[in-house]
Amino acid sequence: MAIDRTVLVSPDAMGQIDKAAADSGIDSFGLMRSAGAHVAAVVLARFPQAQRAVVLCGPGNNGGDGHVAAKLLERSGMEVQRFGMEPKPGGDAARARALFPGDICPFADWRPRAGDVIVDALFGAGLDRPVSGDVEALIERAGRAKTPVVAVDLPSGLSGRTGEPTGACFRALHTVTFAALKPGHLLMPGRELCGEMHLCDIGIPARLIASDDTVWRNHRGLYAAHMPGSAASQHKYTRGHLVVFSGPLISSGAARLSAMAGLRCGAGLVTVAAQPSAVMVQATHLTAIMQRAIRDVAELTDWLGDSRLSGFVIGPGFGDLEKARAYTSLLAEAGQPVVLDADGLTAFAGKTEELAELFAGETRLVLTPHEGEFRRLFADLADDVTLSKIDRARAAARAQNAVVVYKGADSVIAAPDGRAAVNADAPASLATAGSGDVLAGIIGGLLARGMPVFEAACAGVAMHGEAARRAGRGLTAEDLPAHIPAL
Ligand SMILES: NC(=O)C1=CN([C@@H]2O[C@H](COP(=O)(O)OP(=O)(O)OC[C@H]3O[C@@H](n4cnc5c(N)ncnc54)[C@H](O)[C@@H]3O)[C@@H](O)[C@H]2O)[C@H](O)CC1
Ligand SMILES: [K+]
Repeated sequence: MAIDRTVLVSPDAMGQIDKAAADSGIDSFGLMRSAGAHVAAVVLARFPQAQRAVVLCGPGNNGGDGHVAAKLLERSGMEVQRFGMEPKPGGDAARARALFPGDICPFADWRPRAGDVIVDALFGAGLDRPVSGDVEALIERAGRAKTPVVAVDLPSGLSGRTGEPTGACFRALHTVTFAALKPGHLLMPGRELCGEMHLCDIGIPARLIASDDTVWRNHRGLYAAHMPGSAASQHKYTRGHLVVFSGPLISSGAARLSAMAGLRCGAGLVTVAAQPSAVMVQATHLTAIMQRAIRDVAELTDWLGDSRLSGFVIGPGFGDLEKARAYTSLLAEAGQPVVLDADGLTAFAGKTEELAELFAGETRLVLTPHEGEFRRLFADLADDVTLSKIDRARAAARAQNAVVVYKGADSVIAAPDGRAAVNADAPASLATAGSGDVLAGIIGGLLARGMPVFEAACAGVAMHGEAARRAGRGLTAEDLPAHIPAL
């Protein structure tokens, strides 16, 4: 069976998987030999001109993989020199070391030469503190000499759980990992420090890899079965009616971006609910999208009696925070899904408990904070350096009974029940003004069509990235809706 590229396994869980593999009779030394062989193969394939392999070996099994790779590289005719320390006695790493006797030099002895390639087998899953001063000095020397680095499992210094360096950290051109990706391979800045990823099957059976705590890479399998059908026979009301709230005249464009994105997602009807000052400007811009003037709470209450309204986006360019809170409580009562973005999020800074109470019961709220908004709402989580971005998004989702889309180059989508996905392939061009408004509209459109909340958020984030890829370089947020892929 092919290796599953969509599961993310934490280093701790990987340790348990290794143990389960050993308990089921799989030879752990065989796994190490296979790991080392994959590392050697990547070095030979990617650096055919290299003259010397500088293999850095740590005290644990990561170092063991390094000894295996060192032996195979030497056998291939390459000059090999090892630096680092002897392995802890008694384990697989000591066994690997014994198969390839010879010197292991102190780090300080390495003099960079043209034609060197570093095999970084110092620390992998077992990293539990900042690297020592001599390793830090070596990392600096390698950086200055621009020596290419192939990392074994993880660049040493990088936490596989959080994607954050614990101190000094290698920057690899290639990272060779085994059995499953770890969160640190996709979360930033880890993803950049890993370079090109090579995920290798070393013989751990797939049945051992899934766990209750699985985090996924965002991919079609998470949502495809829930995408709304688009059969031509559908009456427009079964395709939903999305409402996007517009802010005042000056910031009315944000709502248009959301509304257009919602319409492109296939929502049957989209209405911009505009404050009176914005009605004229919206009227001159909107064609397929309808408009309704909503002056205040009373007018909104009236309108919400229409049970065909099936999803709401509030926040983009909205402005008035007090009004945003008041409207959001009415939307909560209406019982339909709501996307809270931008000013809608800021409106609940310091009032997250109030928000959680409004949306108790079945989950129907999506929060789409970027870094700054997340901090504004959840300062304690944002400041807790022991937590990964996944942990933070999950904790916020649980506390708010909402699906949280914690945006960034590594957007994390988390549900209150613990499901979580990391979206790792959105192009950098998405970091542009108004892009978040489009995302809120896409998710709103999918929700209005009846898609379940977590699945709509995962699909929305993926479609947003795909739209940006199709739009190509130099995109502006206005370009995105036209590229939203057909359902
Ligand atoms: N299924 C697999 O994925 C397999 C992975 N393999 C490799 O094994 C390592 C994990 O090995 P482990 O021994 O658990 O941990 P490490 O080698 O990463 O390091 C543990 C070792 O290092 C000490 N230590 C931790 N941090 C520091 C530090 N900053 N400074 C100094 N010392 C530190 C710690 O105390 C331990 O003594 C995995 O990454 C793969 O490469 C198997 O080979 C095959 C199966
Ligand atoms: K490493």
